[in-house]
Amino acid sequence: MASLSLEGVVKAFGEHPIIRGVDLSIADGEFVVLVGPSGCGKSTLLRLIAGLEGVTAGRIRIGEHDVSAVGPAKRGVAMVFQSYALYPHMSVAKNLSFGLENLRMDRAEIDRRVGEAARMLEIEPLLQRRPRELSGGQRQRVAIGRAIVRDPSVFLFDEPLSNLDAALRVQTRGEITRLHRRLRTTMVYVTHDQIEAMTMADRIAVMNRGEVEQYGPPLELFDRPANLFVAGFIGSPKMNFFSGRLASLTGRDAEVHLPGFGRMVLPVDPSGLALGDPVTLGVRPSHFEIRAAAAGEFAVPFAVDYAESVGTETYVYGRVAGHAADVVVLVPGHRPVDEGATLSLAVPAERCHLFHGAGGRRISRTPADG
Ligand SMILES: Nc1ncnc2c1ncn2[C@@H]1O[C@H](COP(=O)(O)OP(=O)(O)OP(=O)(O)O)[C@@H](O)[C@H]1O
Repeated sequence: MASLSLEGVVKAFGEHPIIRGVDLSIADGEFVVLVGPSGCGKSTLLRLIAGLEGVTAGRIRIGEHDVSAVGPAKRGVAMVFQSYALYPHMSVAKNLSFGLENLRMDRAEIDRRVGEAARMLEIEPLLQRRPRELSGGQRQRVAIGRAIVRDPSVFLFDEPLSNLDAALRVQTRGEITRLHRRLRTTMVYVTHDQIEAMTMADRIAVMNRGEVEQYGPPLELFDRPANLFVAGFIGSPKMNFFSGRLASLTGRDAEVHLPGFGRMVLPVDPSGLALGDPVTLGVRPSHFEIRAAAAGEFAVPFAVDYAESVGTETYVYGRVAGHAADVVVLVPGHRPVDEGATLSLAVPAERCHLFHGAGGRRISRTPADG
């Protein structure tokens, strides 16, 4: 068990910086999820932590030790890959024990570790099989088992569930969470999957173009995204955005003009704001309601294109005049709507996120901002 810290980590391949100055501090026993669009550098960051790539600049510490120049075998980390990376010609038992035998570990200790990992992952009946005789889910357990037997101080997971079907993904997700509760080992987990990130993480790091845009607990990212990028990335379906202008500023209250919306005054952090600045309003699909506005709410006319019901909830797609992008509203239950009708959308002030239109930083203030 150990904490993990990245300080000013840079990685360039040739002339191209892929990781551009990442600082991350991960507490001992914490489960941190890295998310971000394809190509933003998640796997590269994981490989730097594992020691499979060397840093171009900066420092990586595990516990008290600077491991930036330490080889992968000596870092005390174990990595689980999407592709499982099992040895096809070896039995499951041998796949589990092979790494330890290479370390010349005592046989009794190897058997003890393999037995314990097999019990924990419920793969004891599979120990004599070859990988090709296993299902995808079973292979992934063996890959996780191979990491466990090494008793690492940090576990690294690179999209471990992406080759599994939906039901097995949910099951294995729960198993990894239970494993973390049981072992309390520091874990860093890369995924594309919003639900994995939101449900498994103690903290999520949202990456974009080799940098960390925001690092915090899942609900903090959801409720108070630091900028437009995080607001658009976290949450599914995506947050709706509307462009407008800052019309007036009275103390810490901003009046914004957005086509279609009536008079809108929102609490903001006024530092660095100027009248006429472009602003972007963000509203999550589930925070709009299809009805007239009540006191303390804002309303906007919404021209419905079509609706899709998935039984438990209905996605209603349409447009707000004066805004180019489609708007999506998520309502609970099965709710028939008239396609082609114009309805009223209501949103309470505290569900409105305001961002600067240039640069995208969050400017709205919530009670939690003080
Ligand atoms: N060995 C390498 N040499 C040159 N470029 C590389 C190398 N490894 C990765 N890259 C580049 O670094 C960038 C980040 O890749 P990386 O695999 O870390 O992204 P990612 O966020 O994990 O993406 P994905 O979600 O698609 O797996 C990509 O543009 C990739 O082409």
